[in-house]
Order: sequence, then C-alpha cells, then structure tokens
Amino acid sequence: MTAKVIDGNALSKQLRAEVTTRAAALTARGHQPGLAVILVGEDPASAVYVRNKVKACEDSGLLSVFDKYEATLSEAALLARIAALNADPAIHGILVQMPLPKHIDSGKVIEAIATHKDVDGYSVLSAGELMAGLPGFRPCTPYGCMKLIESTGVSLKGKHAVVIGRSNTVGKPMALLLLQANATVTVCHSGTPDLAYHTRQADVVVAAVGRRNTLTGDMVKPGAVVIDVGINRNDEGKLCGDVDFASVSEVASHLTPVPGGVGPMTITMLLVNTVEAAERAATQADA
Ligand SMILES: Nc1nc2c(c(=O)[nH]1)N[C@@H](CN(C=O)c1ccc(C(=O)N[C@@H](CCC(=O)O)C(=O)O)cc1)CN2
Repeated sequence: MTAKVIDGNALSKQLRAEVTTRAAALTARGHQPGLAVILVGEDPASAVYVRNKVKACEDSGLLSVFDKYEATLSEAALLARIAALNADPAIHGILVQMPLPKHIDSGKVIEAIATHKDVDGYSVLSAGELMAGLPGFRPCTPYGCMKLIESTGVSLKGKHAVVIGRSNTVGKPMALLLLQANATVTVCHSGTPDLAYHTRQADVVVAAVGRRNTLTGDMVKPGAVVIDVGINRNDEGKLCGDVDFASVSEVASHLTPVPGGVGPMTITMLLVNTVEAAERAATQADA
C-alpha cells in the first residue's frame, strides 16, 4: 500500500477561501475581524510563523495588528498591552507567540487574555470549555488535525485513535477532540513502555512528540490514518516530522507530510477562530 498524502496546503486554501467570504460579510456590516499578534524576542522560527500569520490575515481581509518587542520586555509591560487589547473593540483575537523569554510567565500571560479573544484556545477556561463540550476556541494545531482527518472521509466513530504526546497545547486537546468525534482514544507519552504495542492497534495515529523517527512503518497498522505534528530537522538540516515518512507511507492509507501538512493548518485554524470570534462579537453588538 502507498499512502495518500493529505495535502495541508490544499485544504488550507479551501478553508481560507471560506474565511475570506465570512470576513468580507462581517466587514460589510462594519465589523472587520481583527487579530493582534504579539512577538517577544528574536527566535527566528517564531518570526517566520508570526510573519505568515500576519500575511494570512491580510490575504483573507482580516485586520492585523503586529506588536514586536525586544526579548527584554517586562512581564508587566506585556500584561498591560494585553489589557489594552482586551478592551479594544476592533480586536477580536489576541495571539502571543510561544515560546516567550524565560523571565516571562507564559501561564500568566495566557490567562490575561480575555476568554472571548483567546483564539489560540490556550487558556484554562478555553480548555475547560473543550473538556465540557461547550462552544469555545479549540487550540489551532489539534483543530487543524481534526480537519485533516475529516478530509480523508474516514469516519472516527468507533475507531481506535492513538495520540503520541501529552502537551497541553496539542496532545491533551487532540485526545479530547477525538473523543468528541466518538473515537476510542489512547494517549501515549515518554513514560509509555511499549509504544509500538499501542500504535499497531490504532486506526488513527497522531504523532506530537517533537522527536524524529518516533513512528516507523513497522509500528503502524495497515490502512491507518497518520497525522504528523512534529517539526524537527534531520541530519542534513531539512525539516521533518515525528514520522518516518518513507516507511509509514508503505503501510498507512493516509499520511500528512512535513512540511505541507499540519503546519499550514495551524495558521488556517487561527483565522477560522478569529472570524468566529468576530461573528460572535458582531451578533452581540447588533442585538
Ligand atoms: N501562540 C502560539 N504559539 C505557537 C503555536 C501556536 O499555535 N500558537 N504553534 C507553534 C508554531 N506555529 C504557530 O505558531 C507554527 C508552526 C509551523 C507552521 C508551519 O506552517 N510549518 C510549515 C513549515 C515552515 C518552515 O518551513 O519552517 C509546514 O509544516 O509546512 C505554522 C505555525 C509554536 N508556537
């Protein structure tokens, strides 16, 4: 079997066209969606992601406000800026690019963002809403993974999904989203003694550990759907995921590439969440 490659760029293009239409409708009603993007420090990868987020906003007709700060910015100054953005009616979503410099408590910063503007879905309240199945903002990467799985046409109902990784931003919310879609979910992590035992039983595997070659072809059930969240570099410095693409593509039915899989979807779901936030605000304002 040679797996079908799930094209995150193509799916993103489709979803961003829908975002553009929704944004235009809001703008026509006097409610242009607005996203504030905050970058602190000089991390080169973060600079690329943030640039791509700002460009994606512009391409889809969203207002973007980009604040770039030196790595020496104080936590108090960042919290004050977030308070101002919370109060700004032109801003519907606030995103603080992670990671932050070590002297800033990222938990404190995330919790400072108003829940109705938490388009990253990172706050404790957003996590609680997801846990309870309430409407709220889903973290962009796992939300994008769900859209990628949905695009294969493979139903999750009654399927066994294995998530590798238990981070608050990807692994845990991913498991909850899969549960909501009626999959039976196993979460594996660095303390799981026999990872392959679990992944060999999985109809769907989501790999989100940040270590290349975590999942190889011999660890995958024939016909499984495999989603690769990892962003790593190989020995030649080339971008690669957590999945050994060559061997897994011989066994899986569908597989996401790195680059071109989950990454672009992370940015797309940020736009989706921002437009959703603006629609909610517009409904309230017009009531
Ligand atoms: N506040 C946030 N911080 C971070 C998030 C996040 O969702 N919110 N996620 C990651 C980084 N990230 C978005 O910010 C992100 C990572 C990767 C990509 C992407 O498009 N990757 C491309 C390859 C890009 C390259 O060539 O380097 C791909 O996979 O095709 C987008 C967004 C951590 N921080």
